[in-house]
Amino acid sequence: MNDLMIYCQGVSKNYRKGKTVITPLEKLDLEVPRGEFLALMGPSGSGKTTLLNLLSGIDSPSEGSLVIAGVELAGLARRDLTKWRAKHVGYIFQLYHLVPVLSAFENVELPLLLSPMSRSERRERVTSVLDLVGLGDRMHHTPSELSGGQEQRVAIARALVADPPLLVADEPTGDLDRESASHILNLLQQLSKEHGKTIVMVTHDPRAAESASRTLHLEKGRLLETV
Ligand SMILES: Nc1ncnc2c1ncn2[C@@H]1O[C@H](COP(=O)(O)OP(=O)(O)OP(=O)(O)O)[C@@H](O)[C@H]1O
Repeated sequence: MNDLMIYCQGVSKNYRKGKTVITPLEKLDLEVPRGEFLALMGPSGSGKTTLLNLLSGIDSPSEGSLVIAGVELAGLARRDLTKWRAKHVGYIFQLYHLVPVLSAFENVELPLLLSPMSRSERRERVTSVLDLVGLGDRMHHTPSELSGGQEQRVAIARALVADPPLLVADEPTGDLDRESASHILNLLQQLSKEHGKTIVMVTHDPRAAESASRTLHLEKGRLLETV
């Protein structure tokens, strides 16, 4: 089990809306080895974002066992889950979610501001992840001075800066042209192959899924076999 980043057994998620119960995920089993780049596809409403939220500790399963990086998340209190998340997971959004008035450097620095780290160590970390995503020469630009692809690279640097072993990405290329998308996908591949990051990426684009090492399909809250 040590070589597994994600071990998910019988995981269900229910939401109650008045008398109705919605079950976006039902009895899901999933194993993801460390360093795998997994693509998750499926129609709208099939539970993809719900699954990413569970894997990243934003939400908790209603049932089942969810072990990530050796930690059982199902029983953790919300406060512990938040602490766990800060160390273990980087979240990449379709629309980047950068703070518009901050520079690329300051956006990437944000997750480190609460950690007990010296200013110089912080500066070194931020600079090195911005170099890694190829934006070493743009770190003083604000998001409006960057292209969409560059904004997404800043967002990836922000997700990486605390050095989490797991990256989850919700349609990271959904708002990009083909060339910028291909740069982002190459970068994600590099992060899994060369830096050992485990990546779970939701995508609607079969071309994007081809960059991953495995693709799974969600259908009404259930996982279908590997393609
Ligand atoms: N907080 C919530 N409360 C109630 N229902 C929810 C909640 N979050 C998600 N759902 C429901 O769960 C189902 C799955 O939603 P989810 O966002 O996971 O789908 P998705 O596959 O990511 O869809 P899309 O591709 O459109 O983003 C939907 O029917 C949605 O309405």
